[in-house]
Amino acid sequence: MQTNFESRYALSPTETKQMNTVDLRKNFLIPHIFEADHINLTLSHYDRYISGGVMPVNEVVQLSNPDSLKAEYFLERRELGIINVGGKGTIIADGVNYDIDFKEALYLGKGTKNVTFASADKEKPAKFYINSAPAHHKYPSKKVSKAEAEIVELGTAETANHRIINKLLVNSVLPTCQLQMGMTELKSGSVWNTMPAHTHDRRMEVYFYFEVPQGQSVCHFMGEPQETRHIWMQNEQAVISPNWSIHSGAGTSNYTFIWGMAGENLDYGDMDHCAINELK
Ligand SMILES: O=C(O)C(=O)C[C@H](O)C(=O)CO
Ligand SMILES: [Zn+2]
Repeated sequence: MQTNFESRYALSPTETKQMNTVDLRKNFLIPHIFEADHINLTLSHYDRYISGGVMPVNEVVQLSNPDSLKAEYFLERRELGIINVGGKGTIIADGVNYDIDFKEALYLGKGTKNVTFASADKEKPAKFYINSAPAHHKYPSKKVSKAEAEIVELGTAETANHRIINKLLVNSVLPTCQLQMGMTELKSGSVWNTMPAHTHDRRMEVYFYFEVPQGQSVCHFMGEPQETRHIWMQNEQAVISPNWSIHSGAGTSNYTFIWGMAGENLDYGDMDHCAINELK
């Protein structure tokens, strides 16, 4: 088992708008989330948010403790959100077993010392997408199924943005310090997420795209509303969205994505909306 850990600086809008395609991708795109029996983690200096993936195939994978956290164990001062986008798996957290199926979520509170990840079937491995934020209070660990999520239906087929937002790890479902995670599923024929776009200066966000059909892609938009840039995303890739940036995407087909965020408040609706006809 190996942990790959990468750290990304927090960049300003002024630096970002000078970037070419290669630099934008180097700073914001997280191209490799899942690797067999590895843990891949990217720490962003925006709110010290960590995103990554664990895909146990031949081994039970233990959540490691990267040196740069300077902690006794990973969750000493952090909370963790997990959503499984693969086959059935089991997470054991300080001796408690959680069976986590496709599109189910698990919250692990600060102070959880030992965490292991396993797949039920190595031919169809679990793919645990994970997000973590600094935490200053211990809240109970809890599994959240799709049936327990708060559901919001947004958009229309006519504007190609008809989608279901499944709020999984949010404060209307369970208490967390600052982490919020959920999953947005686009209806067939709809391709636009988060349109009208928004920013939220009080929270950064990371988008992880999956269920992008073979041969299709999602064009992710970022940047200040009047200075946007795009990053082409392939299936199972993530992208960091700074607090000052819009985060929206249009696919060449429908797809699903996981959003995760952290910052100053837990108010999902605290967004500054951007008028569609004023985007540049
Ligand atoms: O499709 C959408 O709209 C979203 O899923 C929006 C995200 O949940 C978000 O950006 C929350 O801040
Ligand atoms: Zn957002």
